[in-house]
Amino acid sequence: MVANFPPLKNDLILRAARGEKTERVPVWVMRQAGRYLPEFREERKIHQFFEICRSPELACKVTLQPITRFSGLLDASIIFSDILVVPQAMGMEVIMNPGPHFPAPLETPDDISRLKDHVDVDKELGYVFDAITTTRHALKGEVPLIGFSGAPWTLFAYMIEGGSSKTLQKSKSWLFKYPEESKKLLLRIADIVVEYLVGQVKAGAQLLQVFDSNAGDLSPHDFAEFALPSLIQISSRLRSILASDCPPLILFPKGANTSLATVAEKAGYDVVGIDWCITPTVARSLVGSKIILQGNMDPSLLVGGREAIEKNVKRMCSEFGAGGSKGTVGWIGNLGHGITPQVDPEDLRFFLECMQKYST
Ligand SMILES: Cc1c2[nH]c(c1CCC(=O)O)Cc1[nH]c(c(CCC(=O)O)c1C)Cc1[nH]c(c(CCC(=O)O)c1C)Cc1[nH]c(c(C)c1CCC(=O)O)C2
Repeated sequence: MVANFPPLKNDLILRAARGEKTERVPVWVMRQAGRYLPEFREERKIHQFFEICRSPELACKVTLQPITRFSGLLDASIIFSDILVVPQAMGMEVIMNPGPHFPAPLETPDDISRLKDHVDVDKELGYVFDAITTTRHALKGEVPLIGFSGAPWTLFAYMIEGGSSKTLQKSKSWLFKYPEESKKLLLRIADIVVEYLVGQVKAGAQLLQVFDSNAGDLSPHDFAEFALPSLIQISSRLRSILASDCPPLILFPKGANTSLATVAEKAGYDVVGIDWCITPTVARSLVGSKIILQGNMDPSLLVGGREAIEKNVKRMCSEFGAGGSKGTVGWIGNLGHGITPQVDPEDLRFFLECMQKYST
């Protein structure tokens, strides 16, 4: 472990993730460092997207932008990077123009031979570890730093589709036509994700989130058969390798709302992120009392005016059982997916202020 980090001043999210009662609900926002911030767009005028990811100084600068702007209103930072740095480390080319694009996606299992036999994670992704260490110092203990990775199924889908896709026809056809090769590749990706996340913890990450953004595109049956084993491999190996140094593990299986009971019972994560297509009450009934939930306001509400924001924060706080004399157990506030570029940062500030007001 890297020692000598500044002492932590706000540990709300760590306590909430451990299931402890907190005086208010901790809040952070997926993609909180991004294009809705004018100061981020300024950096992007001068630097390419992956150039920012690969420079520890630039990644640190951009990670801190929302923390500085919304000082006292955000309870965690998330390292600026992208889930697609893992396919890059495996030997695939990825460009951002403006969405992700793979010039040579995997077309058939024969193409797996184009991937590196052995990925030297420290060499290929050491820049992320450096960015985490730099940022952990620069945060001066204001809030904890979250590290992250894409989940194997979501990365697999990008590597085969060659970019974002509405139907995931190509990646699903792999699952159905080549189930054994698909499972093998999913576990191979999981092996790299484990090493990558261990490296992030050693570099200073205080929580880890696994983004399975494409989880909801699988039927519950296919989720259990293809995505779940790789998610279990990640959580179980992290817990055995890191032992008492293992930080809270967050899984965001976006849209997999019909698989939530399975996720809670089997996947092995402390916190499960939910999107806005399920109510907190139903989610809680599916995951039971031990799992911490994270989410889940519709990101589009941030372009829906302040009246709608306030109304929905109130409703969300009451459904998650936050505020008043009850104190708050079992919830980390967030949106149900990443913030979009169209949002006015002052409307995000209003959301964060409402969260503090109604969850206290
Ligand atoms: C699927 C996925 C990706 N990347 C990510 C996911 C999982 C979460 C999700 O589902 O949103 C994860 C991600 N991407 C980014 C972060 C940074 C940390 C944060 O603030 O949350 C994180 C955690 C920065 C980013 N990643 C990207 C941007 C915008 C690109 C730019 O600056 O030009 C940012 C700030 C690009 C990106 N990267 C990806 C897509 C589909 C896109 C284009 C999206 C769009 O056009 O809005 C892949």
